[in-house]
Amino acid sequence: MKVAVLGAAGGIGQALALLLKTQLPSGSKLSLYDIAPVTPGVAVDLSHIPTDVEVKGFAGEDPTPALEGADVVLISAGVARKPGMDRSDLFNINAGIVRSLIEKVAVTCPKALVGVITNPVNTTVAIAAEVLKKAGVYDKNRLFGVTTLDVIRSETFVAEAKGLKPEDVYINVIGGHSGVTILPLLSQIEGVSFSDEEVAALTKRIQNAGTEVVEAKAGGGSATLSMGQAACRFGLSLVRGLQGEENVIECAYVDGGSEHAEFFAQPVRLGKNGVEEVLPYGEVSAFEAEARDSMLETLKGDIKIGVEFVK
Ligand SMILES: NC(=O)C1=CN([C@@H]2O[C@H](COP(=O)(O)OP(=O)(O)OC[C@H]3O[C@@H](n4cnc5c(N)ncnc54)[C@H](O)[C@@H]3O)[C@@H](O)[C@H]2O)C=CC1
Ligand SMILES: O=C([O-])CC(=O)C(=O)O
Repeated sequence: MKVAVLGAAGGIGQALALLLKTQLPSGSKLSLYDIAPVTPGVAVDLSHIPTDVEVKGFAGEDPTPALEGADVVLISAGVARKPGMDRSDLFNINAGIVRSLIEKVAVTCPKALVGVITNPVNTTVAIAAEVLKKAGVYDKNRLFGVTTLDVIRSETFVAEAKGLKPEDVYINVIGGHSGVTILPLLSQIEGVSFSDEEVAALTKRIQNAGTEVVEAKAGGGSATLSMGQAACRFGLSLVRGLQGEENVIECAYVDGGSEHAEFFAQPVRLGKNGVEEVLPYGEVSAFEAEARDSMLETLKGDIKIGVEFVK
């Protein structure tokens, strides 16, 4: 199993690479790429950790050597927010970065499962899909926007609010990955109940959690360590699916035939071909139905920007 991380010298990339070095199955290969010249050094550093995961690092303009033979590609290359910015403000720089990296994926490892972390995810995933379509290699089951950070934040905040163990909280987060498009389905969590005020406050906190970190880091970037953990969880789930494990389920932003939008985050069952089955997200409360319906214009607008960027 070969996993490539693009943007591997960055805040997310390095955290993710460390977690993958220690958690990928024995015999895996970890391939790190970033334009930053330090990247081969990051790989040497990680290579001193005693696990049976071979790490190689590549810098420079061409990601091809890192992508050769990759089964999974996780992309966190790009710029991060500073206070006062919205995720959509990252579009100008990150759209072109994602387009050029995906062009290389299309040629070098078109069958790889690709997880896009780079913001604005609602748009960069649409860009990736259009690039893959243009290259004639698009498979909707192999492309994912990584929204796992919204899931782990929801698990954490709900556990804190209700005195539960985080590992006992399972929650679907649907929609997209910015502001109102992030919708945690709090009504579905078993064994707990929330007042209307609690639902409103928790939903808002989860939707604004990225901004909470951006403001706390005060110009020093956005979430990197929690995102490294989230991307590791998602990447390992992709690997487990590829290895034939059954019942690997994660929420992700996919082209899953949703009635709501071309791309929509919802639970999917992962397997040897990526998405094996798009799962229904289940019953929602009146509050959630209203929040879902009112996010759709924003979400569809974000997707359209990505499609038009490539066309
Ligand atoms: N999906 C999600 O839930 C989240 C997404 N993000 C996004 O992830 C991205 C990365 O964030 P950080 O790691 O904090 O940023 P960072 O600035 O620490 O790292 C980004 C890395 O990308 C590299 N890079 C830039 N252009 C590249 C290219 N063409 N090819 C390869 N590497 C390139 C840079 O050299 C840098 O090392 C941002 O767009 C951020 O908004 C951040 C948190 C959560
Ligand atoms: O908020 C940001 O810019 C980074 C991000 O996507 C998150 O932390 O959820």
